[in-house]
Amino acid sequence: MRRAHPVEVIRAAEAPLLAAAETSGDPDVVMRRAAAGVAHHTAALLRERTGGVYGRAVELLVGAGDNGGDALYAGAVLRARGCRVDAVLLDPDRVHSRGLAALRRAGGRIHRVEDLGSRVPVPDVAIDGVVGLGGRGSLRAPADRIVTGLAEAGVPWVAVDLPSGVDADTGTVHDAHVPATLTVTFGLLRRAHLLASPVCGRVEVVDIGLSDPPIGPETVYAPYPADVGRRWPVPGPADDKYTQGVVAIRAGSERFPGAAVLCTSAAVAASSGMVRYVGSGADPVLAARPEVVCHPSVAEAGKAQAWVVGPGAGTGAEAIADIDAVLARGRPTLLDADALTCVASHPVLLRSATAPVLLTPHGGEFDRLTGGWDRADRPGALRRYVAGLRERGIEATVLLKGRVTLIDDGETTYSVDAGSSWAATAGSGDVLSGITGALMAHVAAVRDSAAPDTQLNLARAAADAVTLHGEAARLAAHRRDPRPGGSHAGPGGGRVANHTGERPGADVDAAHGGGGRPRAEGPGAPIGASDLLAAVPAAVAALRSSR
Ligand SMILES: NC(=O)C1=CN([C@@H]2O[C@H](COP(=O)(O)OP(=O)(O)OC[C@H]3O[C@@H](n4cnc5c(N)ncnc54)[C@H](OP(=O)(O)O)[C@@H]3O)[C@@H](O)[C@H]2O)[C@@H](O)CC1
Ligand SMILES: Nc1ncnc2c1ncn2[C@@H]1O[C@H](COP(=O)(O)OP(=O)(O)O)[C@@H](O)[C@H]1O
Repeated sequence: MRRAHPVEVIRAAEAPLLAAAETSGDPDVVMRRAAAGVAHHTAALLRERTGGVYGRAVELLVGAGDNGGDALYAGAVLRARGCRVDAVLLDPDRVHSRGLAALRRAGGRIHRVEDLGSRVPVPDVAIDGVVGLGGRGSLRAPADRIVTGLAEAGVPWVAVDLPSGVDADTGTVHDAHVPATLTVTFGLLRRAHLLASPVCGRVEVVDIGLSDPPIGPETVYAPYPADVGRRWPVPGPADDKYTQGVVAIRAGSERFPGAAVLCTSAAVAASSGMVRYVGSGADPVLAARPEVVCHPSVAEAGKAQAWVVGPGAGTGAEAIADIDAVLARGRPTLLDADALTCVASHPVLLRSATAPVLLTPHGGEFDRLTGGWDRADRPGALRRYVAGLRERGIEATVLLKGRVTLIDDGETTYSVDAGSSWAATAGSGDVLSGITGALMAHVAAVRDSAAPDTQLNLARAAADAVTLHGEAARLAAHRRDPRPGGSHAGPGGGRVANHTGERPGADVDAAHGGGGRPRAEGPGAPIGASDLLAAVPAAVAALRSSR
């Protein structure tokens, strides 16, 4: 798991290093180490983009704190490597004076922001040293104007520590922010690196000599794709259709038969074992997936290790009675879509739950459940809601969907960036419910046979399912066969997210700073939920073969 920490923990981890630096008589020794890393990775980006480093133009946007000091020292190193370096000081009276002196000595040019007039020529790369850990709120004027101007001109931004305009702890991306192509941070990931990964670009962590900090309730986790691949259920020689976990799905209605097809088909595709179905959509479900076992009612459904209830299932009296009946069966249950609307209007429903529940709202459904939530603090709002449910005695885990999906069980927060936004398409949530339900059934079956008294790690299973879903969306969007219905990139196309969360060759979107990253897999194209569904087996194979 990747781990990311709150500012307080980072500052505490840095304190002994800074104290040692002060007593050594060289107070900037740690800062220069950090800056050397920024310069190294900026040079690598310049080489990628322009074929070299010598003679390239670098602009530094320098704020009033130590983040600006890092940028100035990095500028001095790049100047020594032959770059032309222009530093724009946003607050000349409070600039890091030793960093400024170092850049001056190296031959960098210094500009006061108010003297810029007709600005310096468009650089090959810009370094964001406006704010790091000490930043609050949106980028202020005139930094906002400079950042927008250069981003619109196609200049890639390297963020020092964090993109300015992004809150380090909540990951909130303010309207005016730096859309980074590359973020270079120091020692440890900050929470925003996982919570706001789409605006961080590639994240590089420079070793500055920090020790591992303690983990705590504010630590944010993100699974490595290779770990998801290793954990993905694979039938063994002694397995049969029951031992791997049976998932039962109550989905679809006269009005929304498609939800039943997408959800059950995704469950079939995501794992072996068996899928049961209850609802009015048995005919289309069987037409798509004859292996699904259909039942006339929840009561008449056979044994299942986990249940999914809600996608397209309706919100009437019958649907509500079925939610109650499913919860009363005492198996881990995923509640999605219409089931969430029912729970929002009848909160007492959750009292029937005698086993863990996983709620999977999108932002609007989360509004209904909470009566309105603080969008400036997504992880905080989620944690508070889960804590409220747990105080009511409900063993709940909540998955809040989006480009970056958050999962919280009251103790642990997982953050999973889909890596691209192609999954933002109708019905893709139904596919996610099917994948997640199948995985829940598997982990419940394993738990029941190996250690029945232990708790299920539903949050981790959900994070794994979301990782697979994102991978399937990516493969579907980058399918190589251009014919309608043509084959998807198979396992051989399975280059998945690396340790930084960057997707090599993934399509460039605006959130990544529009910077023309490599397009090894082609430019990508819109997908429907059934395309995503069709790519699930290739995504499992890709995750299983990733390193
Ligand atoms: N400690 C260490 O070991 C190491 C630390 N390192 C580096 O230090 C960084 C932390 O430095 P820091 O504490 O000086 O804070 P920093 O992020 O520069 O911001 C403070 C200034 O920003 C200003 N400001 C705030 N919001 C703003 C906004 N929206 N827009 C504009 N301005 C805004 C605020 O001004 P004020 O609000 O007071 O007007 C204040 O003056 C850290 O991220 C890392 O890069 C590395 O060298 C490695 C070793
Ligand atoms: N901008 C985005 N980028 C990537 N994935 C997204 C984005 N927006 C939504 N998603 C994902 O798409 C799915 C949509 O789910 P949902 O809103 O329930 O759709 P539906 O009800 O139509 O099935 C979720 O898995 C969500 O995380």
